[in-house]
Amino acid sequence: MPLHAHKEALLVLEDGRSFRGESFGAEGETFGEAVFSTGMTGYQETLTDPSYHQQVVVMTAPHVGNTGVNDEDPESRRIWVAGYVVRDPARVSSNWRAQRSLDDDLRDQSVVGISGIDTRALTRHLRERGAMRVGISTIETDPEALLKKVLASAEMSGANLSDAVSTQEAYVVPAKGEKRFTVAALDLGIKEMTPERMAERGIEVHVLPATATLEDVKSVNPDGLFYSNGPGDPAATTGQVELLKAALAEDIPYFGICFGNQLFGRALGFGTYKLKYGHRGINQPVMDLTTRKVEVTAHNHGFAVDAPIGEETTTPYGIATVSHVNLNDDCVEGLELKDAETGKLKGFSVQYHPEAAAGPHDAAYLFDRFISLMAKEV
Ligand SMILES: NC(=O)CC[C@H](N)C(=O)O
Repeated sequence: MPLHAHKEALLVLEDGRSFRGESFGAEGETFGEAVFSTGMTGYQETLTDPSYHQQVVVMTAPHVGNTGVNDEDPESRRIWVAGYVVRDPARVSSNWRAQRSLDDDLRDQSVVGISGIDTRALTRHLRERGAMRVGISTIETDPEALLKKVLASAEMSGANLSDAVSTQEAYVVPAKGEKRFTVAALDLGIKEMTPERMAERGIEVHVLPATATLEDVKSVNPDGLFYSNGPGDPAATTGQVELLKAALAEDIPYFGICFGNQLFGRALGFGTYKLKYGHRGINQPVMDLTTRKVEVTAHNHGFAVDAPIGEETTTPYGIATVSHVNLNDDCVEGLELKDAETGKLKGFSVQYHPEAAAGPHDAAYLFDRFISLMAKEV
């Protein structure tokens, strides 16, 4: 599966820096927020993670596409990244599971990419100046002209994107083996491995559209409520924050991942803010402040919750604390809510990805904690 003959392509950042390379994947023009991922593996999972909607992903791993593409590893029904930037695409897919090449998959799904550029220089630029808008084009050869279009493109701050990626219809992922619990899972951009990790623990997962109401949630008679990861700015979301407040007021046990952590934070009265360049990769060190254990975790977030570390915050729903912290930058990576009188756990969330697709499995215990929460053991 050799690479197709490729045209020239141009990448221009919002601050005017430009890179010339070769077209990779589809030809055309695309815009989004430029972010970098440090994952050495898992490009299929990255490409199909709905949280990357409207983001152009720069891979810091220099060689991408080696194992081709298969139909088993996608985390959703399609590729969501707005554009893809790699240094050196594999010319041959070499893996027994490969069904087609990455280049072909990007073409088939009309995803515009660029290769052959100095991704290390681009990453250092984003790390120093922060995430910013970018354009990639195989049509426009003049950087000034492309820059004008970049400056006219949508910004990530203030973007409400969950509705665009969420399922329109509710569906059920059945429990594997004996059914123990029912969970209502709000799809804000859910990855397939998440209901899978619950199902394998005996949870029947009712995946609901992002627009679900409290009645929709209650109609499945859930033992717990789950909010998924998802794209966009958590500060631009109101409906799901109100829904979560209403569910907490009714004592429905809660677990949230990534966007679900940010919306939990907002429901508890905390603010959120945009990180300079975010965390995206599969080896971020996080400390569980209760056990002082450090776990190596998969991340994909550009925003974070602004909550005090080491302090208790009284909320209308109980006492909230920061449960997990990133050891690289002290960013809040998890929240916990306990009943003010009994001290019992009411809900918790993490900013990272215990479903580990791709990534290390250190944080899988969080799905077991959700089980314990629903079983009222904690
Ligand atoms: N993966 C996610 O859920 C990302 C959440 C949010 N869109 C962020 O970038 O921080």
